[in-house]
Amino acid sequence: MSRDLVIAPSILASDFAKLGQEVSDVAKAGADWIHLDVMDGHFVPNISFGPDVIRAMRPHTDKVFDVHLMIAPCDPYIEAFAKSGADIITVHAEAGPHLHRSLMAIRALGKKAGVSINPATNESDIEYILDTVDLILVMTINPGFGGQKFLPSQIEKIRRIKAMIGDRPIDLEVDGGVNVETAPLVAEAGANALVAGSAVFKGDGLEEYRANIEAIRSAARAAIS
Ligand SMILES: O=C(CO)[C@H](O)[C@H](O)COP(=O)(O)O
Repeated sequence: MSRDLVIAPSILASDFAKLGQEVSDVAKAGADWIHLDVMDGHFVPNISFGPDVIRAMRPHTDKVFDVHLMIAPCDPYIEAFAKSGADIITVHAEAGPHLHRSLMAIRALGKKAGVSINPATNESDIEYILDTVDLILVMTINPGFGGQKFLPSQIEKIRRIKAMIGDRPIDLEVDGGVNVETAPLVAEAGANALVAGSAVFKGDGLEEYRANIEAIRSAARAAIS
């Protein structure tokens, strides 16, 4: 089954001094989902924001909030993120300690459950939880910072995960260094949800965001049409 193409701008690359305006602008500019990168300074070497900041962003759009937890442990915080307005909550397979339990906890709270894997992680690590996920997020950079260079080594992994998914209703998302040059590569390999931070938020304001989103979407579409 082929899933709809989704462009999910990462708020990490926005101007944090005007977060509400940035969320609203990028939503009006054509974003399908809003990607929210949560970092703890422990699982990844950077700290971003937590559930209170997501709650503050929530009234600024009704788009899907796609929350990517780069935190360990994650279980103690899942409920807080669910209550903050998340629609999808993604945890890392590497965060542990019990991935299946974390995914079931997300679903029990009525949210879509996602699993993410780092560039060094083999897709076999998620083979046995495929029936408990709604989204798989393949990192095409080492998580922690925006603006890094896309790792082409991950393209083959995306292709293998797409085959593993088969007919299951699972979105296959890619995050890290996605732009007009790399979007066609990941779309052709089977990804349908593309996270882009610096490639969307370059420029200043709604009209430039709209052009950036449209350029990424057209480049991806051209590769799969
Ligand atoms: O998860 C992330 C960092 O860990 C970001 O979502 C990612 O880096 C997006 O930024 P860019 O498109 O600039 O690479």
